Amino acid sequence: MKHYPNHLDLQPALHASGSVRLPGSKSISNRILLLAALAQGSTRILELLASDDTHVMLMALQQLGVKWEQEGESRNYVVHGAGGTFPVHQADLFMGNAGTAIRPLTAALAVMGGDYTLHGVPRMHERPIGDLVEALNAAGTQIEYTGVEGYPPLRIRRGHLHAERMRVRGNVSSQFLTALLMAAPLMARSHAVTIEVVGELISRPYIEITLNLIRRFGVTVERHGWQAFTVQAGQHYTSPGSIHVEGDASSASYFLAAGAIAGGPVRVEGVGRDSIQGDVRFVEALQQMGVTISMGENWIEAQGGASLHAIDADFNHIPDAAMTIAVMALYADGTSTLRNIASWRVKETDRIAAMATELRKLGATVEEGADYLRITPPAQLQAAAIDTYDDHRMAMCFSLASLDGALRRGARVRINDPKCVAKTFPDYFEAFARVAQNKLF
Ligand SMILES: O=C(O)C1=C[C@@H](OP(=O)(O)O)[C@@H](O)[C@H](O)C1
Ligand SMILES: C=C(OP(=O)(O)O)C(=O)O
Repeated sequence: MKHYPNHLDLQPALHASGSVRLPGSKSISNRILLLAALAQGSTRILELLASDDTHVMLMALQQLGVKWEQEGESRNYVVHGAGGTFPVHQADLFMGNAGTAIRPLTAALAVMGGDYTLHGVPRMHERPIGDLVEALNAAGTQIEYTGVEGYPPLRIRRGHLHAERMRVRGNVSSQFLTALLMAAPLMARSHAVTIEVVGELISRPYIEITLNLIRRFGVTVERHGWQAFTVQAGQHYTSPGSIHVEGDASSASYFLAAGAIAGGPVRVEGVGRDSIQGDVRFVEALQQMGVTISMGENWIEAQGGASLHAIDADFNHIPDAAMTIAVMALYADGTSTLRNIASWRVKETDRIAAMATELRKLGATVEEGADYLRITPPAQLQAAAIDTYDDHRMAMCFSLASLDGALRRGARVRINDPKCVAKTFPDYFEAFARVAQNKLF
């Protein structure tokens, strides 16, 4: 969107159908950027996501002396790998609110050693990073908190790393383990490195994305269930030549939900049966709710039926796409319960609290627990101005409440501060308006 208004008014839409070409996956884009920067050789990246989160990663790499070019105006980039150590040893890096940038970069920079500071938007300074910092510092890196202990901003100095066994807690964010896994080959020059997970590991499918991409860059990680991961000595990242970024499966959820609520069929292109992203399992929840799903190698289509069934399920494996289910619950035939979603509280906002507050504005009855939400839809949705808390997913999933479902009509929905979608999907509202046949512009 070129000019962001302060708010967008979405009129109720009778029907949603059509097809959408998805932007690239945020999780894959930022991992590939860092791996390509660490690798030997140049990597051509096809269809990189263009958004705030990838922008902060690209800018940080540039400041660190990594050379990259964009191919014209396209989404294709070439990153010239620095081969294990970045050329610039002192930098002040702005990380916005991108968890996929600050966490892996912290580990990589701490292992390399140098004098770096990492900071972000105010919310980033409330998002935990202590488990990662503790794991690294126990291995001899030197990371200090310059604000509140356990949170960014961070200062990294030159430490004396000696890591053969590292331990990290997995129950706050899987990104801490991802960060250590990505940095492990930089530590494993002369000896193997084993990373152990302490306690429960959440958001597990994101670790599978990490392992998959590390392997594409030529490093093998031996895996002992979800408990421990070993990188043998002497491995280093090498460019795969060129690598393609799949469409974003979390972004797909909004369009598939639109097809599910308001008739469909709605097709998303760029992600499908062969996806490496856990969020494609969103379609399993849709199927439980009675939605008809078809899938090809590189596309998914959703078609809604007479009504949507309420759902009661554990959503720990798809924390981002599960927000879409919470809004779909407004259209279901009974009370839905989303369980095991405690990590929502430490993301772009406290998403459990924000979701409960905004669903209530539309007339839902919502019970909020430490790690769950229970949502009972109203007889009829009521018009509401939705606050988005600088959270792209709040803005995107609440657009769905403007759709007419089989059991209840959509409401007039005002989305406040719609520009927050720029974190992962700058053109979201144009794409939504096309599918929802909603005359936004
Ligand atoms: O590794 C990743 O790419 C991500 C992991 C998840 O975070 P947590 O592991 O903190 O749940 C997810 O919510 C985030 O959007 C992206
Ligand atoms: C939690 C999210 O982002 P981040 O990568 O910053 O953790 C998200 O995109 O929903």
